[in-house]
Amino acid sequence: MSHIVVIGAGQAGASLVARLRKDGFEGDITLIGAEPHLPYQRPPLSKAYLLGEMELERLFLRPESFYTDNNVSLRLGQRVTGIDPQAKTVTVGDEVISYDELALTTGSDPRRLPAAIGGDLDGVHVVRDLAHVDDMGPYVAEGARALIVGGGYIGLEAAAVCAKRGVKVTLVEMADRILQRVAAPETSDYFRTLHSEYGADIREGVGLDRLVGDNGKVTGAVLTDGSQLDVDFVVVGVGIAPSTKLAEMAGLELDNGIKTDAHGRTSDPSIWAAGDCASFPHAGARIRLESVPNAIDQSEVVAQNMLGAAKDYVATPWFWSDQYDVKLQIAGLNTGYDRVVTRKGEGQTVSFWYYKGDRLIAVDAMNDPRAYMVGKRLIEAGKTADPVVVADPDADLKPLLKA
Ligand SMILES: Cc1cc2nc3c(=O)[nH]c(=O)nc-3n(C[C@H](O)[C@H](O)[C@H](O)COP(=O)(O)OP(=O)(O)OC[C@H]3O[C@@H](n4cnc5c(N)ncnc54)[C@H](O)[C@@H]3O)c2cc1C
Repeated sequence: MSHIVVIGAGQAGASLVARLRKDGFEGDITLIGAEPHLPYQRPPLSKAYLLGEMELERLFLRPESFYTDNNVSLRLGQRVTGIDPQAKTVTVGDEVISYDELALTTGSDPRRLPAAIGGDLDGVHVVRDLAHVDDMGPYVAEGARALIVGGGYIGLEAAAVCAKRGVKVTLVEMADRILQRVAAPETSDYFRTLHSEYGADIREGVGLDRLVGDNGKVTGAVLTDGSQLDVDFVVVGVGIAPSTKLAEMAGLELDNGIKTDAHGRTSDPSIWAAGDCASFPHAGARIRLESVPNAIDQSEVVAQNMLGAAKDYVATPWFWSDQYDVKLQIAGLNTGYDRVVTRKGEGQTVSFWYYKGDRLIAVDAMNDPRAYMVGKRLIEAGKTADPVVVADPDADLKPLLKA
């Protein structure tokens, strides 16, 4: 194997090339990214960076010297427009680059509002890339009025930053409750209360009907319940779609993302995929995860498999979100839970433990790193936790690990 090409210079792509070199790969590596920046971490984009509390340089995953020192040819600001799996080439502008093995780490694209309802007006923002947040930054000013569309993590984190900066925030969520797709009602209740305490107006069961503009700039919104708002800017947090266009054009199999086997190999034996764009087998089903831990762990397994390891990727999902002074940490996936046990600590500290039958499957911990850590280790070890111990705030959780 002499030349590995990686398309997508984000979290997964950067981790993949680093792992290839760490494991001794001595051939050529080309990492191609459409954005002009060094590979960077996205989580701060809706947190410290948007708040203005983080320097640009601190977003970068590694300094430029890392790529030079490791002999990685980094091609930034260049978009791959085609893959020819038969010829084993990719096209960048007028150039055709040959590969022996190819990895797709193309991430995902934010869903946007249709132009027909004002989605193309100035002042309407999505939060995915550094450029999006740099565009939005000047709008986040004291006294401005923001409409946030979508009560998932991105919308809620943006709402928290805006409220903290003195923006008057209205957030609409079309579903019955915020975080409906990812969390139990207990967690939704917790965050609804938190946001309300900071003055954000959270409206659930209400969607956006249309935006209103003046001279190409957004000035207002009409909601599905008929109410009208004056707004200075809009943040759209209505989810993402895996970036599968290249894979689809190349004839690779798709299934809610680029379909891979447990090793991360796509339907073409020389093409691999990892990160937000890849769907993979997990516990008898097929899932796709949108998180930093997944992007890192999966791409590292793919790197090892590109070098012949034949290792299954076994995901142990975890995630975090920061809103105001609360850190939410999530271990496991709560899909199919039938019982939630609450463990209440001091002040804002609380954790929700999700069970399926007797089995512990997930934990949502708010400002409670110990509950998160114990829950994560139990889930990883396939152990459960006695609900009586969990519910008792005075009971030490650590002995559960030895049970
Ligand atoms: C605002 C925000 C906050 C987040 N917060 C958290 C959090 O708190 N915790 C957490 O775990 N996760 C969080 N996430 C999710 C996490 O950042 C993603 O899951 C992770 O970045 C996925 O990594 P990836 O490499 O798959 O994709 P990305 O990091 O998106 O990288 C993909 C790259 O591929 C490039 N690309 C795509 N197509 C092409 C092409 N044809 N040619 C060249 N380049 C191409 C894209 O431009 C992009 O730079 C957050 C995401 C966002 C946007």
